[in-house]
Amino acid sequence: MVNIGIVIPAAGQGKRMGAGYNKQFLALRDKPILAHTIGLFEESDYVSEIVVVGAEGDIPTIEELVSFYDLKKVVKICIGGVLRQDSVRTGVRALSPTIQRIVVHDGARPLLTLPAFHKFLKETETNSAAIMGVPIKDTVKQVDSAGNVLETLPRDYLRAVQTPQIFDRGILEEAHERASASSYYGTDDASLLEWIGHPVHMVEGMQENIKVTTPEDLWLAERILTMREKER
Ligand SMILES: Nc1ccn([C@@H]2O[C@H](COP(=O)(O)OP(=O)(O)OP(=O)(O)O)[C@@H](O)[C@H]2O)c(=O)n1
Ligand SMILES: C[C@](O)(CO)[C@H](O)COP(=O)(O)O
Repeated sequence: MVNIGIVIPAAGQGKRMGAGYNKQFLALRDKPILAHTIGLFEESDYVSEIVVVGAEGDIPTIEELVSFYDLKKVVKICIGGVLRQDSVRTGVRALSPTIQRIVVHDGARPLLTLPAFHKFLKETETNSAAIMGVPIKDTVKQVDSAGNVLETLPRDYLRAVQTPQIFDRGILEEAHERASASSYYGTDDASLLEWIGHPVHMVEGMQENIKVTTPEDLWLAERILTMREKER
């Protein structure tokens, strides 16, 4: 299970955070969100290299962050695209040819833990494509464009999807290249495999593995770290 390559898409604008700059440079406790995210994979013995994808104007800041926190497994920092999918595609292409197993993880998900990541790797060892998801806590309804409720979806088989998502390199590359050629866009990488008809396995994720998207998420992330400190 060694020799895993990590792609970290971090080229978003963080519009919903409203910070006026890339939210991944905001401090979460002692260091920037992105330093937490990369640092987790840096510590894993299963990971041999990390590619970080950033917006063009953010590249110098990401370089500084990598150097300041001494993140030695970061082999490349690439310029991302307009959508997350474009950024991931660029990152996948940048991995060394020796990497045959790829994990994609959002730069904006800094609360994944090493035990949870290693459990995920173990549980998905035999799957060519696998993702993490958590049961939905609320009732979910489908509405039309006027806001009228069409139906209530059966919750038992719904999952809120997270990253990390893990793939054999060949199938991830094929899905990304075919989606790009057809201008097909999905909000995660697994959806591209679903689109080409490749099976994707789902395992239980962790509720704490939130994506820092809006200011309340940063508040929550701080409290989750406090809770973890108290539990130690
Ligand atoms: N063109 C893009 C868009 C998003 N991302 C990354 O994909 C992850 C998930 O995206 P999201 O949380 O939606 O971030 P933003 O796109 O920055 O958020 P917003 O939609 O509020 O601008 C983030 O780590 C983000 O930096 C990326 O690499 N390239
Ligand atoms: C990939 C993802 O984290 C799965 O939940 C998510 O879809 C990415 O965020 P976005 O807001 O859809 O870009």
